[in-house]
Amino acid sequence: MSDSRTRTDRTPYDALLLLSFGGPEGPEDVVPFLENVTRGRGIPRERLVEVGKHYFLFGGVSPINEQNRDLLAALRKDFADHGLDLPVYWGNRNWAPYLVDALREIAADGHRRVLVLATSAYAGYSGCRQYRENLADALAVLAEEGLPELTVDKLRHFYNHPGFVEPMAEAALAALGTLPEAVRDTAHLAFTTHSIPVAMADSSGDPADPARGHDGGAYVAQHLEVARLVAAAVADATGVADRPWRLVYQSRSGAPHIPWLEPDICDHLEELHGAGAAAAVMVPIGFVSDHMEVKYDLDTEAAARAAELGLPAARAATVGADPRFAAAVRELVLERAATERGSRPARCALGTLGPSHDVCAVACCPNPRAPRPAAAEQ
Ligand SMILES: CC1=C(CCC(=O)O)c2cc3nc(cc4[nH]c(cc5[nH]c(cc1n2)c(C)c5CCC(=O)O)c(CCC(=O)O)c4C)C(CCC(=O)O)=C3C
Ligand SMILES: [Fe+2]
Repeated sequence: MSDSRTRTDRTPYDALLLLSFGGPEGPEDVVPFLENVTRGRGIPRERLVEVGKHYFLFGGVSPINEQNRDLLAALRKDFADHGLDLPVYWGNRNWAPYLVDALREIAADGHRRVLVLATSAYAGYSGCRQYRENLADALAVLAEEGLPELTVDKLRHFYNHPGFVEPMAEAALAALGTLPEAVRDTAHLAFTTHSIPVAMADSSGDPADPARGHDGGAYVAQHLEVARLVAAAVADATGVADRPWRLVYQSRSGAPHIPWLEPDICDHLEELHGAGAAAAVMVPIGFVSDHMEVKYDLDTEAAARAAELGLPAARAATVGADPRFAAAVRELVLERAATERGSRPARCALGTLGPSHDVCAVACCPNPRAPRPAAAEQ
């Protein structure tokens, strides 16, 4: 088989589904969206009222859907430019366009074997199994409706893929460049991600995964790996070898007596200021694109805290629809297709943890409440 053919052979897959979280697109969407997200989650009412305010501050519009439309366009363009003939669909877990409608459309278009790109780069219940549970639920709806059966596989976690890490490193450098020149070489890097319950972090990943063995499970290990990779790239580009950095958290919810990952970004900024730090760059490595967590928790709340403290601070852009990320998705699609055909393609990954598994084990990223059916597992 010729080289160019292998580089466009997506057999056995018929379609790619971009699967995301979803977000409201106007004030009237906010409350029903939050109800969708938090059904059965035991999130305190005060927290929901508070989070609703974040959305209303931005006219009830989350940036996430626009970002996904851009990513969809970037994927279609990249596939077309590289001769990869694979239709791309989009569906969300919590808001329109809904996952179940996307699967109905895929089935109606005659596709049967679907690869899924979830817009979540890391292991963990929220970023992995929850997407697969929602896939199982949606597939069950199709089955009830007597629609043709779809087989669904999920792409491996891409946190350590160069197409994800390199745009992040470049964004961190660009953010550093917006700081006053006098503090650029001494600015700290604050890598931020979504806080999750400590118990959920500890059980994240496959029990057989080397990353799971780390303190904090695969979720923390994978974020530390990305933080290290980005910090090293920034050191290379700036010639500042000993720039301090730390992995910190944001967007905590849940009851106060349940331990979640800490420190919070705002507490961290205070600590940096107290310790005499000159400046900080917040790098939202936990978010694939701009979400409300980025717009509110970082650009609004954390930025205000930094201003109060008089600490110069900047926020790095998210990867979003960067063409390198779109190209990485194409590589991941072709890699997985080749694997399914029985070959052993190169599996690109930076750092030391290695490429993530293709198929989740049954014990991977367990549901913290009760086991439920999940798609795309062994
Ligand atoms: C790890 C993680 C990611 C990253 C992986 C991924 O991307 O999936 C993520 C993404 C997102 N989370 C989002 C929104 C929300 N998450 C909530 C609640 C929670 N998130 C959690 C974790 C995560 N969340 C957890 C452990 C909870 C507690 C309840 C539960 O166990 O589920 C709540 C309830 C209110 C609150 O408490 O904040 C909301 C509104 C949006 C959309 C934003 C927008 O509209 O732009 C996105 C992309
Ligand atoms: Fe969340």
